[in-house]
Amino acid sequence: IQALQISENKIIKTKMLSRACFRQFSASIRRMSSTNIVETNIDSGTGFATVTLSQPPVNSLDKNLLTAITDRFKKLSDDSSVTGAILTSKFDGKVFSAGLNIVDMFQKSDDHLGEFWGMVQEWYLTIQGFPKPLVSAINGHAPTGGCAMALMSDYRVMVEGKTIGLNETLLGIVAPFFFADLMIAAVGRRHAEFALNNGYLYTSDEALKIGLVDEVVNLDQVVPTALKILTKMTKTPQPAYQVCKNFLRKETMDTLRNDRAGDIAHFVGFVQQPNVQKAIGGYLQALKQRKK
Ligand SMILES: CCCCCC/C=C\CC(=O)SCCNC(=O)CCNC(=O)[C@H](O)C(C)(C)COP(=O)(O)OP(=O)(O)OC[C@H]1O[C@@H](n2cnc3c(N)ncnc32)[C@H](O)[C@@H]1OP(=O)(O)O
Repeated sequence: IQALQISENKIIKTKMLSRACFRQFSASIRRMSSTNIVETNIDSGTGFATVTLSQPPVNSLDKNLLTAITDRFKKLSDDSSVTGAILTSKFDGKVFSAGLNIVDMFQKSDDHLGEFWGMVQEWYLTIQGFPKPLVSAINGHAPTGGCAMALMSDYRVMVEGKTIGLNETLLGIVAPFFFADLMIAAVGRRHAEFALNNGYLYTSDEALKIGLVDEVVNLDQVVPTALKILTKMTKTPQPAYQVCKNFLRKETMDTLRNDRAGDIAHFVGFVQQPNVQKAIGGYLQALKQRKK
């Protein structure tokens, strides 16, 4: 009986302690004024921002989500209290991001396509140019643009049993040069050529083997593992980190910056080809009918 009373007291004390810890913890979490499709919490103790993509059903990157993510990362860049960030998805265990919104590329005017691609460029330039340590907590599938977004971070922790890759060719389209360069930087030219030419979607374990992701863990461990590595990365002297990251990434970003209009014209011309439209339409239909 005495032993039971002691352990009961311990449980009560532990509960009181964990409530106090929770109060302390929640007091240190600042929620940024966010759109509800990109939730952002900042831990004022560590300065870590957690950016959670929350656009149902699959975080497909339409104009709204591209703009919201871009705006968010620009603010985090400028906020001196933010030391680093984690990028993840609300739909954990399901999808990180389904990539660019295919509907935005099907039967649209040149103006619509041009504006859409300008937003894709800005999204890439902003995340790829994010000067602070950024870790992707890939808690679900990450095809095409979802994979590209993960590749823009500095470290990738992926949940087991999902898929990731730049599989654009399967849709009858081709990844832009700045997506291809992200893949080459992560896995080298040989694997990148195979991956892109064949539109190969890797399982988490295959992705780990070629270096497309850095760690594969179970779902519960995705965010904690990302936080652990972010803690290590933010201990590197940050001026040096930023200068190094910028100089390693600058060349491809400059190529795009120097001819954004040409890149937009290339995208519009490519996507408007009748055979490409036919392929995109067929893919969209197959996607919709997959579950019927
Ligand atoms: C010079 C030329 C340059 C061209 C450059 C183009 C660059 C990048 C291209 C892209 O990023 S294209 C995006 C391609 N994305 C994909 O192929 C992924 C497709 N989606 C899936 O495989 C699956 O949805 C999923 C991500 C594995 C999730 O599967 P789940 O079973 O959970 O969900 P679904 O039922 O399949 O989907 C729900 C709902 O969302 C619609 N949807 C899915 N992905 C997209 C998308 N990328 N864009 C628009 N809509 C999408 C899907 O059709 C379902 O719709 P409903 O049937 O519910 O209406």
